[in-house]
Amino acid sequence: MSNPIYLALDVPRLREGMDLAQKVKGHVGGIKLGLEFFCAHGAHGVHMIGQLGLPIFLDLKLHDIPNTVAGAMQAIHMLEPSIVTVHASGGRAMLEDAKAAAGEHTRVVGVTMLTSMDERDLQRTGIGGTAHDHVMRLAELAHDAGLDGIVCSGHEVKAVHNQWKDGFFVVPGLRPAGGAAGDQKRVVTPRQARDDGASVLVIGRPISRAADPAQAAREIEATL
Ligand SMILES: O=C(O)c1cc(=O)[nH]c(=O)n1[C@@H]1O[C@H](COP(=O)(O)O)[C@@H](O)[C@H]1O
Repeated sequence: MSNPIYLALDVPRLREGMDLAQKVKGHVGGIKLGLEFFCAHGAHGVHMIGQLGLPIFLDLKLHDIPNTVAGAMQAIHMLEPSIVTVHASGGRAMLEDAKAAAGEHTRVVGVTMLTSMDERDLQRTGIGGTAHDHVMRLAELAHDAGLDGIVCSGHEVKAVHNQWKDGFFVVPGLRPAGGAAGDQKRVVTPRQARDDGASVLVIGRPISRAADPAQAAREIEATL
């Protein structure tokens, strides 16, 4: 079984990102490059990290009208990402067009409810009901639009997995037992998420801010 851990490389400097990725390379299955990295280093940065030989997860969380999102998906073809994110709440047409415009080997996954939000935050955006219901609704939309899977917290992954057996599930908001949650509000342990059906475990600060990132990644891997 391949290593499901993707390191979230949320660092401002390319050199620092390269060093970190190099250190943990043997203990993760891929590298996630998000908005912070992509805004700072663009395609050049993605190429540089790609040289390490690990799959690249381009977490751009695209959310716009269908034509614009499809254009963005086409523009990143040449980066050959293994996974790309779009916001599931962008609607069915946007999701369908995103998937149609993606490269053949790119999984397109829909972000449902950010792990940094709880139900109070959700209500303030005008959406009533529970986190569970909201995630299940968006998962169904993503499925019907032909996406490969979704991004959700470890609180919902089991229920989504039960409904969508062959879906691809990305779970962030992970903390080893006793780890500081920081800005994350819906957290579980990496092991819990794995047991509940996560395909990919996104882990950032518990590895990147550890005194010894390789050791931290190794320890997390050993719990799986
Ligand atoms: O799409 C994501 O990867 C994502 C979705 C979500 O709901 N929550 C979430 O934290 N993420 C990303 O997962 C990573 C989590 O980082 P840490 O909290 O440092 O482990 C960050 O890069 C976030 O951008």
